[in-house]
Amino acid sequence: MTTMESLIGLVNRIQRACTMLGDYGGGDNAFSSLWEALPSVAVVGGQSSGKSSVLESVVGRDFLPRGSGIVTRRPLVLQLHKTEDGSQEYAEFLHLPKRRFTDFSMVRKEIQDETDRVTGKTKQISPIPIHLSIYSPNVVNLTLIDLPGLTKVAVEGQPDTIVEDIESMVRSYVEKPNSVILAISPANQDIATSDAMKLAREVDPTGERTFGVLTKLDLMDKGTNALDVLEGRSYRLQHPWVGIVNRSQADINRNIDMIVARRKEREYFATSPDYGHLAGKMGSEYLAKLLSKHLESVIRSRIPSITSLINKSIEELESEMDHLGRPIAVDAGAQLYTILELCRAFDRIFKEHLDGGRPGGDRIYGVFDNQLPAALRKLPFDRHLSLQNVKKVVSEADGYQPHLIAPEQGYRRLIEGSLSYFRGPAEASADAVHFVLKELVRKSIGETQELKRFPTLQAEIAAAANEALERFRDEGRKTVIRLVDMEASYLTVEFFRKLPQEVEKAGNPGNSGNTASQAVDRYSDGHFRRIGSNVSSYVGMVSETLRTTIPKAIVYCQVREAKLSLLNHFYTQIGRKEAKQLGQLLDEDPAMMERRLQCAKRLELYKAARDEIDSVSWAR
Ligand SMILES: Nc1nc2c(ncn2[C@@H]2O[C@H](COP(=O)(O)OP(=O)(O)OP(=O)(O)O)[C@@H](O)[C@H]2O)c(=O)[nH]1
Repeated sequence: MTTMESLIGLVNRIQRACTMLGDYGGGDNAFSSLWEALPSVAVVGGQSSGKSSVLESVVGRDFLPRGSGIVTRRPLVLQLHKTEDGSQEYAEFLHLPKRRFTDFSMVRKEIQDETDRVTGKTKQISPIPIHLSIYSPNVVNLTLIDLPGLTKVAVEGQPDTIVEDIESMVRSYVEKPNSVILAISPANQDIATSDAMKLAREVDPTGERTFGVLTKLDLMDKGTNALDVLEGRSYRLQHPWVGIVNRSQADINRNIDMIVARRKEREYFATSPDYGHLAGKMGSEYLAKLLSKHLESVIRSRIPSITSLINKSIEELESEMDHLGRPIAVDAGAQLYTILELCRAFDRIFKEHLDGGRPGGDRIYGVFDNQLPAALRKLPFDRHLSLQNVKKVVSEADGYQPHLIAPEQGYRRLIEGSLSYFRGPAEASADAVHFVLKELVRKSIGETQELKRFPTLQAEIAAAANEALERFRDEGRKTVIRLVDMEASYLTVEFFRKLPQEVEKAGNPGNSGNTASQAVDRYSDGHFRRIGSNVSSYVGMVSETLRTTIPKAIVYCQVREAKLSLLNHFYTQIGRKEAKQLGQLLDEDPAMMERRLQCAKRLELYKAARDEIDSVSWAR
């Protein structure tokens, strides 16, 4: 069976958890509020209306701060838990979970100190509630929220806005539809001028949520009584009015015990000529029972809507958590694992770009198929092998004695000079491929969704990948230059052997008659033109070779390495890092981390609340 204890206790537990998460009435919160959905009793009254006295009387102990001016400056969520007869009374604060207060004067002091801790001594007010639980055989299960007394004027030392500040804070508590309003008015004042009734009427015009309490019945002028109010004639509410007689200031000064005061109050009503007929429905004890019963029924009726709010919120929070990504582990091993997973995710995408699953890798082939051949074609061999230059180079190579047969040195110089032109396109190809790879790294990082959360790691991976690409480029350049140098260091002798042997023929003494003219021919333009054209064919052959070997070298040194070991160096580095450094790599956007933390905590609260409600439902 669902008991009163279990229902009110359930709401108490959820309320405490809400406060820990910063979810309370008047709080500024981006999340949908569970607090708002929880029924509670808010105590409202003007200054000196007897609010504190009513609360203490309901509890049966003195424990509230006293003094002049505004004493209650933060909401006090007072959760009363009935314990077995004879058990010891004690109080506990949510902010001091390990401490049990059995001396209630210390409770009073802690309320004051805790108020000052948040508001300072400046008499400011704050909407952050103090949670106080009282465990006692003399209470009923009930949760009351004591709010600052409504006032009309600011006193010395208080900000001018205090009057409105208090009103708006009290209003934020009482205007939510799940709030039960305990409106306290003194009987020795015209009910029409009561601050509490004025506010209650505004937020609850039909009076269905308002319980009217009339204090100080004993202080009314002789010959007058409050029957018009108590019997609902002067101010109509859906619930019956309750009259109260608290301790007078003189009683307080004399330290009259609360339990004695309760008895005196009972006697007052029992013997009162005016209120005797209402005695069973008057007094603080009756009020406590009435409220407890009412609160329980309100909670019961709200359970379905609370459950659906909780379920809806859980769904929303879970989808937000999915969106934000799961929280990162704190131990080094798990962090390293996360980092490696993220690197792998990036590496996978990068490879897809190279291998063709994603666009961009084809641009590398573009370098080999277009840029390199075009650059080779544009090399200035025409100029280098012009008649004039051939003559010049050959003559210079000959020195003082012109060559007799073939200009061996001249050939070599012309060929070496030509081959050196290949260095440019070779290096340019390595660079071009490097830039394509770099661009693919940039793209891949952007496309790795998992990395978006971690700007620091993102930057580190990019830096490490680019650094590796630089190394591969150096290697690529060296290798292609080496290819060119290899061509220059050993020429293909077969090529020259296959050339028509005119020179030798020209020098053959058996070849009658032509010797002189042939000898002259050796220094003619035709001779040099032939040399130029031979060198040009040779260079053309080398060009063909390089056109196919340069891409091989570049792919081997740069593309293949990028595929195989782009992040190898980075992996070694992070393998040596400590937990703290790894944590820094996984340093998320702080706002995102905070949001996830809030979401996670809230999710925990909502799930715990759902479990609690489920367990109560099962017990039904
Ligand atoms: N005789 C008599 N005095 C009362 C009654 N209720 C309150 N008082 C006295 O009225 C004064 C104010 O009561 P409190 O309970 O402190 O009133 P409050 O609304 O909490 O006042 P603030 O916290 O100052 O706003 C105290 O001196 C009480 O002793 C009552 O029913 N009868």
